Amino acid sequence: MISSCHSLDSPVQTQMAVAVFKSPLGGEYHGSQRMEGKQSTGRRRVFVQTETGCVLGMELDRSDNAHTVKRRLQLALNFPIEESSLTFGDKVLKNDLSAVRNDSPLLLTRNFLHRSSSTPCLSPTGKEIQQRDQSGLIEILGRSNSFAKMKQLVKESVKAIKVGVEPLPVHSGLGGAYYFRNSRGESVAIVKPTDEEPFAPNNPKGFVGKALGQPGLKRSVRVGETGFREVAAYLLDYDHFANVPPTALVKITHSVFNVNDGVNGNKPQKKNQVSKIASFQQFIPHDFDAGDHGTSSFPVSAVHRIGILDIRIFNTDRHAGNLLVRKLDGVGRFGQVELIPIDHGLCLPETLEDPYFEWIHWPQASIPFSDDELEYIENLDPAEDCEMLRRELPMIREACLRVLVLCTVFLKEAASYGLCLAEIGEMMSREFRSGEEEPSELEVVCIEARRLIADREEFSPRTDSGDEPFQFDIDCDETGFDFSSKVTAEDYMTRTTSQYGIGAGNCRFALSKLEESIDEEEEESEGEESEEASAVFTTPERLPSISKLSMSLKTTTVGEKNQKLQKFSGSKPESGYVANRSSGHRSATEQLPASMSFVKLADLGEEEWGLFLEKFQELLYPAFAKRKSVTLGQKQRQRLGTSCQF
Ligand SMILES: Nc1ncnc2c1ncn2[C@@H]1O[C@H](COP(=O)(O)OP(=O)(O)OP(=O)(O)O)[C@@H](O)[C@H]1O
Repeated sequence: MISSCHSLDSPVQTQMAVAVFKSPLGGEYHGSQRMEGKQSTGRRRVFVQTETGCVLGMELDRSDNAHTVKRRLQLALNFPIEESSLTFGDKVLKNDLSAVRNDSPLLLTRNFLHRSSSTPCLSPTGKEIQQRDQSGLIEILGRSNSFAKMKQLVKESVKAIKVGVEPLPVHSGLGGAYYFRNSRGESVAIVKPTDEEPFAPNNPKGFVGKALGQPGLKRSVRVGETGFREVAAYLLDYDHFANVPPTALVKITHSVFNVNDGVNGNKPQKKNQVSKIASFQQFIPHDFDAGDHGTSSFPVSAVHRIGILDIRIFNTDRHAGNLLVRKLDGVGRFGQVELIPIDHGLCLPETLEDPYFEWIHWPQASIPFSDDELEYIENLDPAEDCEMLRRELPMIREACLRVLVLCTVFLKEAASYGLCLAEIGEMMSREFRSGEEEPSELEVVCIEARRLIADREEFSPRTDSGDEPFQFDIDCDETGFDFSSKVTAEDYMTRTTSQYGIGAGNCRFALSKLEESIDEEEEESEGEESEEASAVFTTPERLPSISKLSMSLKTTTVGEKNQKLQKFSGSKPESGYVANRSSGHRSATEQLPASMSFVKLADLGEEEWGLFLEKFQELLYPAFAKRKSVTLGQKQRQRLGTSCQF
């Protein structure tokens, strides 16, 4: 690697490298337009972020490769680049940077040295960097027309910063967040830097201990990757159906942001100007959140629309604090409210896990979808969604897109079958039985679909013959189960997973619990082209034990669970969990609730993925029938219970 540095180490080359990132990147916020003409010449502006959170904007041209980028970073930030990888979403970049689009955020991670709490957080050197990276105070990354509203907000914020209106830190929540204001001092946006997320190196609330790119608060969402998910949720919310506030990814520079100095996450004495990659979301004035009052005034359609979004994006964090409530004034609107869904950083996980839907037991969720809602669902096109997201958020991981596709297909099929929101949400949620977390009905279907494609050679003669119902094995290694027996899909779904003893601890599906580990740490070998840096799933032997926190969440009743989740996610600043934070810094290993994966999607090849989706759809019908019969049974029991009272 050192030998390949030689050319760059010569004085001439070094000067050139500095000159590139000194090249005029002026302008306040419309960077992407400025660069449009340059695309054809191979010139692009990118923002490189180190795993400790420092960000440097630079221009690339056709002759650049990963090494020249790293070298510039080393010169500007004095950042060690030995044994480091430059990544762009799923890709580890080598010689070919053609996949990198204008305005893209790249991540530089060190391979072996410190991907843990021992990593010192290198503070950016303030003014010096700003002189080199001459991009504007706030730059929107991406050029979607959907960001029109954001441009106005960015303009207002920049104007206010210039006249000395300081952003205000947000005290609630686990992550670092700041209200940016206009010149009149009114909040116009909430900004959440990616390196201040829970457990990220510069988290201001003591939740530190992970490098960017490592598994985060949810194992299937990496630290530093909640920002683009917030934007994805906004972009997917076509026609503003669910009311997600306009959100964009920005590169933003201000001294208000937090930088932890050194291993223990201490704060430096002096605040410097620092650049961050952050989500920038319109501030929506509101009266309270959904946890503060009863939910009976919430309009059915608002609950349905937010639920539809949550299902599509597999939201793992829809707790009451993430639904803002605004009272509607005006004649004849007394008591009416509007719901505003926020905080979508933990949607689109890289693998299925346990979602969290606060609305699941609200009566509104059991009311059938309206015709408008059904039409909206019918018009959803997961392939188009993926294309749009790849275009607008090129760093998005394919694993996230697979979850989006799967959930959208599931929603479409379920709605057309006649299931209501609550039923669909329940099918996606895991159960906790006898001390074990069990796969959701959705996951069970996925597990079986995977089995079918894995066994298709073996099974095809039987399945293709006549009208026999589809058959598959249940591969169970416990006594008390007839391994040789075949059950039909209908049979399978009719018996509950626990009846079969396929709880995670009892039975080992070929695709049972899998722990995700992140494997982006391959050593760079010059001369190779970019390669995939995808999540790797290990075998059940490396199963993570569920942390005490997660255990306690799982063993409580739904009501308790809601409260504990609220506490954990800090929607209430007065909650015990968050109030404790001043007592010291929490390391990620201490605090992180492990969650496990029962089925993987990301490892399937393109063809297998297509086949998998086919099988998945085939298996849905009996699963829906089973769910309907459960709901009907519950209703009958309820009626019986009521009549018995009289
Ligand atoms: N778009 C918005 N408009 C107005 N207020 C907002 C907006 N987004 C967030 N907030 C406020 O900021 C607080 C913190 O935001 P948010 O919940 O998104 O942060 P977080 O650190 O991800 O929190 P959590 O730990 O709950 O996941 C919210 O509780 C809410 O009061």
